[in-house]
Amino acid sequence: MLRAHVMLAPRAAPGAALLPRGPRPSPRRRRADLVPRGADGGERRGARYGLADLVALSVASTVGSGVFSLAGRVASQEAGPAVVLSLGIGAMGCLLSATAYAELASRVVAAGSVYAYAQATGLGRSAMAVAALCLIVEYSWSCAAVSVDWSGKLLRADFGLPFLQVLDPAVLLVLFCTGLLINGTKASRLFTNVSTVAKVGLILFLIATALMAFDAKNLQPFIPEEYGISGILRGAIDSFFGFLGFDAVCALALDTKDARRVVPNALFLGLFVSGGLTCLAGFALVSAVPASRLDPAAGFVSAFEILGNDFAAAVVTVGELLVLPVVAFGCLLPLGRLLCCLAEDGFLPAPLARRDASDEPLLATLLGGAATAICAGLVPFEVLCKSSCVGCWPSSSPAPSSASSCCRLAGPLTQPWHRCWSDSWEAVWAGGVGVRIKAPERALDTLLASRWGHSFRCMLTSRWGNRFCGFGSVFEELVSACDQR
Ligand SMILES: NC(=[NH2+])NCCC[C@H](N)C(=O)O
Repeated sequence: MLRAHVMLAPRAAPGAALLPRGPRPSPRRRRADLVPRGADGGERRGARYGLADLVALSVASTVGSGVFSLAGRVASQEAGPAVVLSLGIGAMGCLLSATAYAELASRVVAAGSVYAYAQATGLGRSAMAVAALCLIVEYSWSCAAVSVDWSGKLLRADFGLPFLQVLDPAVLLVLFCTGLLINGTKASRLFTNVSTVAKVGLILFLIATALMAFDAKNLQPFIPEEYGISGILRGAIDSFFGFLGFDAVCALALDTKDARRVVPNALFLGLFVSGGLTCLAGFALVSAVPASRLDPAAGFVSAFEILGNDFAAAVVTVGELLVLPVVAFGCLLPLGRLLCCLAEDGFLPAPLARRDASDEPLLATLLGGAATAICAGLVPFEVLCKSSCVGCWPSSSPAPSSASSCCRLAGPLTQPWHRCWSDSWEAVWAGGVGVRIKAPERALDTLLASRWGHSFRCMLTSRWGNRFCGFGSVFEELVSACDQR
């Protein structure tokens, strides 16, 4: 059966159909499918998700290593107590990108995130293909990276479970998440909501316990001389992974009631909660113990050990194991939907577009889960982490490009928060890319020999970078200027 997954509604001329310019719709997609399905956003399949579910999913898939690993590492190695500023800059970069996602989500009701936005706004088939490829790498490898990280923590905790000697816990976790997804919306929603409540509870506990040991002396000097401003910026780059995942809600647009209003709100609310919790946790951590004494690999656990609070250290150790799986789940959920969209458009074999009785993309989810489980079992953690960051670069660049193109095609900005910067929206989105661009670039340089890294960068920036990559360079200049001082 043919299924639409892109519906783009111009606000400037309500009711008028805006057809994409660039890409030719595949023969299996009817052109009529690209027009709005109705005044209230065109959602289908019973619209099972609401604002609270989407915010829970956003927090579930975003909050993780930022609190449990990165805050401690950045504080002890790169920024000292100014880790709060590093985390703030990382969060701000994602917030700026989120404004582009929100603008698109308010106009395009689609399941394929940036891939579908690039399609609906006519960026062209090659842009769509690269966006899809990068999203697949990002979702799949991030899921595998989180699972391998979780598996390491589980093995270190050594619960004496004999079957863990034979079966790789990382693979088991990916298979568990896949099983949940194919079980249907009810199970997935329950798992996400319960895990999110548990995760927020755990983080509030960490923050409160650490703040009880607050000592202003630990915050002096706030920016240690040996790290300086460049340390803060470096920390911002490294903490960027901690804020990824907020865009998972875009994949559920078709399953959401009143998606044009709810998805943009969920993007912002989710990012505010995740960013706020992560920055507050970073502050609580460095105010409780001197940053230089923190174990970069153990964050809060080492802080509580230094404070002699074994109970809190044990709560963090066990709590982390319970709340991290939902981060992996949050990566896998959009992956299945994206693969299904690609199959509907003829980029992947047609059977992958099939859905089960409850309208879940069963085969696509199974394929995504199986491929991710293999990666989790075979690819080393470092490579997974760095490659998943590489995947984000182009997927965050087409988002603002699509948003610009969307405004050019479909009239002025629609979101109230954009009015205050209506003359400079491109600069704002560009700023989002500028901050985000550095992490994957760094990863690229590590992964590839520098000459290849450079050519790859040039290729990417020549296609989409135009005005956006300028900000990346400004950020780069800033870091090296600080380095030289
Ligand atoms: N779509 C993604 N890249 N998801 C990965 C999210 C990782 C999450 N922010 C963490 O810190 O653990």
